[in-house]
Amino acid sequence: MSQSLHLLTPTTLTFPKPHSSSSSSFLNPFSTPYRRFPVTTGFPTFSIKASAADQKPSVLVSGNGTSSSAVPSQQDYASSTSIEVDAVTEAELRENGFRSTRRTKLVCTIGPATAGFDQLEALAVGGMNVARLNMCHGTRDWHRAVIERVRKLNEDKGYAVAIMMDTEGSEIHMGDLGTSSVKAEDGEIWTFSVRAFGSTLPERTINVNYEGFAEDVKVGDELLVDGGMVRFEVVEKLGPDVKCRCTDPGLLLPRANLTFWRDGSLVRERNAMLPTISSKDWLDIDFGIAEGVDFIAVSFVKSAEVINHLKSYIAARSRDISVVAKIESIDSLKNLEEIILASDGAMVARGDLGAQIPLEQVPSAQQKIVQVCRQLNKPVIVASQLLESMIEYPTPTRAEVADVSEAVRQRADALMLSGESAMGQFPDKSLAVLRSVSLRIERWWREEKRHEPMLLPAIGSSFSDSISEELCISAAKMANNLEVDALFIFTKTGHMASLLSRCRPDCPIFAFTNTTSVRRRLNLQWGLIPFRVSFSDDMESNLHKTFSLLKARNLIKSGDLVIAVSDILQSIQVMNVP
Ligand SMILES: Nc1ncnc2c1ncn2[C@@H]1O[C@H](COP(=O)(O)OP(=O)(O)OP(=O)(O)O)[C@@H](O)[C@H]1O
Ligand SMILES: CC(=O)C(=O)O
Ligand SMILES: [K+]
Ligand SMILES: [Mg+2]
Repeated sequence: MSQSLHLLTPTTLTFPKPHSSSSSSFLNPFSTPYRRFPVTTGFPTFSIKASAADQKPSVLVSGNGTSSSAVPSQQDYASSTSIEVDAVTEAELRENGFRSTRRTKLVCTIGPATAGFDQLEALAVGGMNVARLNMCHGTRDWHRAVIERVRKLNEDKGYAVAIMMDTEGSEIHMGDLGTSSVKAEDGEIWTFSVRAFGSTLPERTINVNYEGFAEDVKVGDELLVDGGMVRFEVVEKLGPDVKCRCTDPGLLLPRANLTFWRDGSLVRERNAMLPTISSKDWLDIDFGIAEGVDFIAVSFVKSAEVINHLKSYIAARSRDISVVAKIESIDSLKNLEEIILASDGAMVARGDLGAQIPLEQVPSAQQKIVQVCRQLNKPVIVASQLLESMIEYPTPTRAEVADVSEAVRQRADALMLSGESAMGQFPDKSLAVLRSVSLRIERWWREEKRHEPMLLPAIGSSFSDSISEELCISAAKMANNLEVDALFIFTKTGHMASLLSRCRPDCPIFAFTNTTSVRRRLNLQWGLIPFRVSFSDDMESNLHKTFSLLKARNLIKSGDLVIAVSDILQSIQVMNVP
């Protein structure tokens, strides 16, 4: 079977004539600013199609990380006369035009400060793309209620907020405190115990979830709460109780993570044998599957095996849920590439990561994870302490703004709020800071062309995959050189949309897909503006239809220059909106 890239209809390799004043020179479009092209009524003006007629586009599912066995329900498909885009993006497009739309996506952890309907709506209005539920906290009923509110907001008000469930994982952590927080002062003696206490804990006592804790620690070990937010030294062991002296005072939060260190390195004894997905996590995962969450983030991933296992578990239940690997342990760094390859995305979980490796190594680990994800075409979220001071104060520190800027400059797909939105005093202001810093830094590197091109390795395993990659790389390059207004991608599985996003083009990417679940999942990816619309295999009619639907809503106008890419035909077309 031979396959080749060729021009669909070589005779139509024509370009709209330049304005009459310059009609004597029929210019090479690749060196001509697009503004010199007049509005044309007929399109396509130029098209490339890969001749892979014997390969169905569905081949593209492989490597896309989405479950190919999921069968969307009938009502999941868009009706033939409507186009769905989320209300916030629509307003943004109308007010500011294409170019100024935000490319970096925003994830907010939902907690007591933001679980109410109005608070969730304020976050949706503020640009939240994904709501994260941390199963370390709250009951399943509590999380279900949040999911229902988000769904209702999406349905009633036209938002497209996706839901990410984050597993608790089975690392060592403290139990509930009976209050929202408690202060440990310098020199105080606290008891860390594996005993089961009733509903009230004795004073200065902390429950530890890991049974082997009292056996594994030694007198002289250093005990770090939340990666060093509070520190203790082990002074005495009394059966199930471990007495510790506070050496670095601070606030203890319920279910905070615990690590212990000996002679300057992390102790990983039997807890290293704890399963990544605990039995409680499996129940939470069943809950997430039943509720139809869009993403499941797996805490403390150590190898690709657990990701593969979870993905088959989800696929066997015919669900379309993306699995995000949280990189927050030494093992996950060791096995980084295989873990990311197996996953549908990754999170740089700097909170726990900073408790497992020296803090000064976290920035380089972040850069590496972001880079590997980009190369392997998986969305990446940078998380934890981006705006930590905003839990208490209405403005960020300069250092926090610099940290957020760096993540945007690295062109991570998404930024995440943790305590800032879950239990802080200024969730909306925190989100507004992420939004404005993202917009400013994105504009800065577009204007200054500060970004260095990244070599994107071939990742596809089939010839059809390679065609898709090459088409996207070419389309993104053409889009930058021609300074087009937008890239349009028609995609059933979302795969081609993510390949375009991987190229991080200067213009926004309008991603048209025909299922709600794909549309919601595209919310996590850099630069994608997901729309749901029904389409056929006839690209001309798809384009006509989307142009007229978008024009009717004032989202595009005649004359806008667009490059359209499709995974249905594996084609590229360049045209002015008629
Ligand atoms: N559902 C919830 N109910 C109550 N409090 C919550 C909830 N979710 C988060 N919080 C509070 O917000 C803080 C930050 O939340 P977050 O989920 O980011 O914790 P984390 O410790 O950074 O994450 P992880 O446990 O996954 O490492 C938590 O320590 C907790 O106090
Ligand atoms: C988000 C998370 O799990 C962490 O930073 O540890
Ligand atoms: K978690
Ligand atoms: Mg963590």
